[in-house]
Amino acid sequence: MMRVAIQGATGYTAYELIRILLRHPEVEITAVTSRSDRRRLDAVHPALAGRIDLELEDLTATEIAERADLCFCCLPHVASMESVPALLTAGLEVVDLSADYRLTDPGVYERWYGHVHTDPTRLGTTVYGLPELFADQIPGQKLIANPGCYTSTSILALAPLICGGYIEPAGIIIDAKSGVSGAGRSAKQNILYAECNESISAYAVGSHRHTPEIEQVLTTASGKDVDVLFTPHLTPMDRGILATIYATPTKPVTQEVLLGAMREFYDGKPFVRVVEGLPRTKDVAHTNYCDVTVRVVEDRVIVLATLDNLIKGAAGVAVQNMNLMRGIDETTALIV
Ligand SMILES: NC(=O)C1=CN([C@@H]2O[C@H](COP(=O)(O)OP(=O)(O)OC[C@H]3O[C@@H](n4cnc5c(N)ncnc54)[C@H](OP(=O)(O)O)[C@@H]3O)[C@@H](O)[C@H]2O)C=CC1
Ligand SMILES: CC(=O)N[C@@H](CCC(=O)OP(=O)(O)O)C(=O)O
Repeated sequence: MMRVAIQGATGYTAYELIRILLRHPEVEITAVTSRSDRRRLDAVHPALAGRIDLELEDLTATEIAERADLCFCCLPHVASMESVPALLTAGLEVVDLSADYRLTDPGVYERWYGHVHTDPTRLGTTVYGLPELFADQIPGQKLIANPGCYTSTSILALAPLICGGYIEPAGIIIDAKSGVSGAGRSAKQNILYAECNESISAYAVGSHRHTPEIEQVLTTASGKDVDVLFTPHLTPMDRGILATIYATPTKPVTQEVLLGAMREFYDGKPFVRVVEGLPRTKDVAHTNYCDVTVRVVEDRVIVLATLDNLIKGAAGVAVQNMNLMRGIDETTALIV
């Protein structure tokens, strides 16, 4: 059995991770951490009652390494880069769910996150854990940068068409909508019920930090200089992301050709479903699937994709990454 610890276990992604890991046949959860909460885990996440017998602790990296082989780091960015180096030094394998190791350039990180990166030598060498693009680089890695939720949705939608040369890599417009759990569990005014219920609004227009992540990963995957305009929206749902993406075809093309290109690209990739109908968040909720499709409308290509921000956008892909790191079938514990 692989012994697994979870840092930031009081949060949303940690809760989803625990639910998935409890059905993983090769994993035992041995430690769950919180900075200040000392309750039983099932007091913080009542749905876990009767399923796990652990208390929250504030553990050093060395203490975690005495109990676990691998640690999922479910902390906010900045907190994560303060923790990950010590976890690695203590000998743990790490899947980091934050954004701290996703970008390759410390200057880009500083510009978009407003913080100097304190572990810059790991940027550019850490594998970006989007298995549909980089599965061959994940086995045996000690640290994986788990992708962002909007980012995964957008990249999985666009990669087949950009890599295949069907759409222009520049001037792509991504209109994306997220459920409120995407903002995490800590209190913030914009996610109070009375602020966001029965309302939909854009935020971080022109400045959302997933913009450079989407551009970087698609540029790496395609070898083309990808440039996107990305606008996120907060929607009154618990969970789910829908991205509607507008692009210009490189030459006249039909929907059938594009659907065929997507199917070929995702052949053998168990968690991306190229669908005929229009994707709905409801159809992927609580699953590790990302549903994608495409339409040709007049002289534009419209790509649509959806996933569950907490599962394929965070905890599900984190387990997919752990499976691949360890040579376990990537679908283990993830088909529900
Ligand atoms: N929510 C989502 O849909 C997605 C989230 N992510 C990323 O995953 C990570 C976890 O997200 P999520 O679970 O939603 O976040 P939450 O806010 O729900 O939980 C994060 C946990 O980290 C701990 N924490 C908070 N601040 C600090 C700090 N400064 N130092 C140390 N620990 C801290 C808290 O636990 P305590 O106070 O008990 O110590 C908190 O419960 C984030 O980096 C997020 O950006 C990625 C993709 C999707
Ligand atoms: C609705 C909502 O607030 N969503 C979050 C999603 C970010 C996220 O979780 O991704 P990272 O891991 O890159 O931080 C946001 O826009 O900041």
